[in-house]
Amino acid sequence: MTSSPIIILTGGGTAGHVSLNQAIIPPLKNMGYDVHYIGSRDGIEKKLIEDSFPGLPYHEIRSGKLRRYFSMKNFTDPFKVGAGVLQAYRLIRKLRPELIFSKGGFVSVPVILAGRMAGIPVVIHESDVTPGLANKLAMPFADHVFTVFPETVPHVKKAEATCSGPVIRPELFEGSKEAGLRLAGLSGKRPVLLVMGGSQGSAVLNEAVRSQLPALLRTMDVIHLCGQGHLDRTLDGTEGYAQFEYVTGGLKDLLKAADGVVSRAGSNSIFEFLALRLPMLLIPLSAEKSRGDQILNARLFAKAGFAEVLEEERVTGESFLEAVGKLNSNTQRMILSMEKAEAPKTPEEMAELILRHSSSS
Ligand SMILES: CC(=O)N[C@H]1[C@@H](OP(=O)(O)OP(=O)(O)OC[C@H]2O[C@@H](n3ccc(=O)[nH]c3=O)[C@H](O)[C@@H]2O)O[C@H](CO)[C@@H](O)[C@@H]1O
Repeated sequence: MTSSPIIILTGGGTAGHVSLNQAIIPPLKNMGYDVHYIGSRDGIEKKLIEDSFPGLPYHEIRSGKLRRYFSMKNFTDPFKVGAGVLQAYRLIRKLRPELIFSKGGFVSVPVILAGRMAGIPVVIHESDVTPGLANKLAMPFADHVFTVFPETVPHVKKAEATCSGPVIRPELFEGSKEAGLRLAGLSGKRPVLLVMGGSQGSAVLNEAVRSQLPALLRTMDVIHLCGQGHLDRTLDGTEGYAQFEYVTGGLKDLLKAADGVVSRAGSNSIFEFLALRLPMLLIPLSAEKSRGDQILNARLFAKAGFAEVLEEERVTGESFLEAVGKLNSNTQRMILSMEKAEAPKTPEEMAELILRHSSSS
């Protein structure tokens, strides 16, 4: 009996480092591949993969965070990375996959190093304009890097790179406005603003929305995705306002019910809004709290006419309301610009692109 060829997927830490993996699992399986996932024990990737693909082999490895700043953990985490490399190496030698595909995040670093040591082709996908630290460290060990933005290709050193563009989870195109309004308990008689702070929520967005809620609710309804542990129970029962920590299955319906979004500028979210033609006000994570990747993502979207941008440092109650007003008045112009954008690749097309690098091709 011949067994199916194996592909290993890895990536985690935030939802954005898992979403493309989720999208390509069904086409890979349809093409006859056995898909295995290597992730961490407590990362968001474990829940996302196990919930959406019950029974898919999920292998836990140890992983340490690699930081650009001082922390006592900087002394212990390299050992965890080392242990993760050994675990991943043993697994890879046992499974003999045709390819390892990484969506980034710290858990992917030991997998890529081990893959390289075992002589397995490695392909990486980078979502942001400038590569994240984990991908940056891993890129020299990759056979190929796919990017979402064409501007990223020159940032890729010591590996071949091409721009594939984004891939959107297909179910996001199947939303129902009625189901979204029902889920949020809204009437649908007023425009709906969706506020989304990335996969972990955003304190800045939460504060801005909640402090300006009475003003916002004068003209619109608000759906607020505030992140795990950030519900404000004192707002329960507020007419026209619905809050959720993190939504999985119902997200497509909430997106369909929305007329505009206020969001962080994580790459996956903004390309989802673009594909769904949702006008957006982006409040990117500041350069103080990150490497500034979201600022570059947001600037490119503003330049293309898809988004209004409000820098985090400039957020006050007044500037926030003013920016939401601008979003409302520029909705039609943004939709026109978005209609000219190139259609994203389907998961099937992306899976085929990735497989060109497998050991059997
Ligand atoms: C704080 C941080 O490090 N952010 C980074 C992280 O973003 P992060 O993963 O937070 O954000 P992204 O926008 O890339 O992805 C969020 C994903 O979560 C989904 N979602 C969100 C809320 C919800 O309730 N339900 C749900 O399913 C969205 O549809 C989207 O697919 O990775 C991105 C991609 O590398 C980077 O651009 C971001 O800078």
